[in-house]
Amino acid sequence: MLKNKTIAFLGAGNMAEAMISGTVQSGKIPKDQIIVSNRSNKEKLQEINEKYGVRTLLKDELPFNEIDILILAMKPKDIDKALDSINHLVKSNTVIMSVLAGITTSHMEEQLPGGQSVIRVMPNTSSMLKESATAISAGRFTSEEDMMNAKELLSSIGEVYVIDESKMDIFTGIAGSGPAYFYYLMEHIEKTGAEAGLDPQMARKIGAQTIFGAAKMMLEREESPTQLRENVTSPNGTTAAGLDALAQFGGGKAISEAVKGAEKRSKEISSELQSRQLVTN
Ligand SMILES: NC(=O)C1=CN([C@@H]2O[C@H](COP(=O)(O)OP(=O)(O)OC[C@H]3O[C@@H](n4cnc5c(N)ncnc54)[C@H](O)[C@@H]3O)[C@@H](O)[C@H]2O)C=CC1
Ligand SMILES: O=C(O)[C@@H]1CCC=N1
Repeated sequence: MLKNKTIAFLGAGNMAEAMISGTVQSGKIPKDQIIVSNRSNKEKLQEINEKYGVRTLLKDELPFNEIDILILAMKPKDIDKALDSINHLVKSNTVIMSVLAGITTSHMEEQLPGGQSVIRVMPNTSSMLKESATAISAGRFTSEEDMMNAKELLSSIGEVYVIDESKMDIFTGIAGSGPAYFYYLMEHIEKTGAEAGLDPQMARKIGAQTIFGAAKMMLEREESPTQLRENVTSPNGTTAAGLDALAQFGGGKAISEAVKGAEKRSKEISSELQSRQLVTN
């Protein structure tokens, strides 16, 4: 279904690049049907063109008549300016997919010509290696076919979950921001290992393999995380000592609060945008 579609990215930053990398590796869409654009940074576009072989253009050069799916990938604070600059140019049957945290489909629909199909998407940067956990929510004017195409496109960068938009903020707190929590954990594991005399590169690999193995167990085994944790924990053993320290320093609470903090910020972004107070960078 996607074979003849032209996909364009508006915004060529970290998230767009991760999605482009995964999509190109999947081979689902010919490279010359992927267009990447930004406002003025030609060097960045050239770098993307050389790395991935996709078409690159400045935003003002985009061939809007050819675009079937337009992926918005700028920062949330830039959404209104971006929509204002394209709302008279997009074809009525172009599907708008937005990866912006906290920006609702209704906010975008209000600024686009009546009836435009808008899909809210929350990927993460593991798209780069086709390992994203991505959620999609349909807007008011999105058809079944639009959702099928979105699912097919995004399955090229990982797993896709169709969720109600009311769950997008918590999904963002878990999966959109989530890689950062694990990188933070890894920074500490690597540092602690190195301080104890391990080669930092080796500490990095050991930490990564341990997280990877635990993630694979969670995906492939039936046991609950509690059971899996208990299987590691011998009475009065090393794990019990480690878990005691985690509890003593508020590890579990810190993790819950991280997810809730990101969820809350996603909600705030929506309301700040409505009241024109959004000033993130
Ligand atoms: N970085 C991440 O892990 C994730 C990011 N997101 C969302 O992706 C979006 C982009 O984030 P990053 O890539 O990290 O930011 P970034 O700052 O790396 O990239 C933003 C890009 O948008 C461009 N841009 C700004 N206004 C524009 C306009 N009017 N037209 C065309 N291009 C424009 C900028 O030049 C830049 O290339 C954000 O809205 C964020 O919420 C979503 C999931 C994960
Ligand atoms: O930090 C952010 O706002 C973006 C959205 C999810 C991950 N990065």
